[in-house]
Amino acid sequence: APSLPIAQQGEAILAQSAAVVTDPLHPDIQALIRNMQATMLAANGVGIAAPQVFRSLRLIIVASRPNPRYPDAPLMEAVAMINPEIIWLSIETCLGEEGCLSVPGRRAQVARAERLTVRYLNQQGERVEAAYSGFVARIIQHEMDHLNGILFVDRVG
Ligand SMILES: O=C(CSC(=O)[C@H](Cc1ccccc1)CC(F)(F)F)c1ccccc1
Ligand SMILES: [Zn+2]
Repeated sequence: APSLPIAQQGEAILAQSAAVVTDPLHPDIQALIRNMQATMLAANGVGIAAPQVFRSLRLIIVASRPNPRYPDAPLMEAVAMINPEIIWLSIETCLGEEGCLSVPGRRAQVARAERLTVRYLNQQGERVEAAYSGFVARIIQHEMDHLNGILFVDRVG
């Protein structure tokens, strides 16, 4: 799958709210998931949201792996989340370093909920509800922000 161009900070699409995916099994959506995955891997990211590849759709990929800033981050299979909704957020928050493929060269400490439950459709169009904590929960909150036109730098005081 080809690597797609990544929208950079300042592109209008990154400040918009993305649209719900109406047909998760449509070949275009299945191809977009593959291309987003290839783009994220080529850019050495741990997540990516459809608006970042110029598609204003509620679709994210989450793919935590150990890295210098989070050496104990879980190594997980990339998971595609279609129309994700965070249905519970812990009150407890924690600070952690974030970066963004759309804001190269910037890193910042961002406060995020420690734990969350997310409801989404998987790549097979099945409903899933799953609980996450730590770095993976951080990535999910970061990617959900992209679907709502928010960049991590908007959250830095
Ligand atoms: O792998 C990265 C590169 S930035 C990245 O993967 C973003 C995801 C992300 C990284 C770190 C915390 C939360 C989300 C991808 C984006 F921009 F498409 F969302 C990384 C950066 C800082 C800390 C740990 C890892
Ligand atoms: Zn980002």
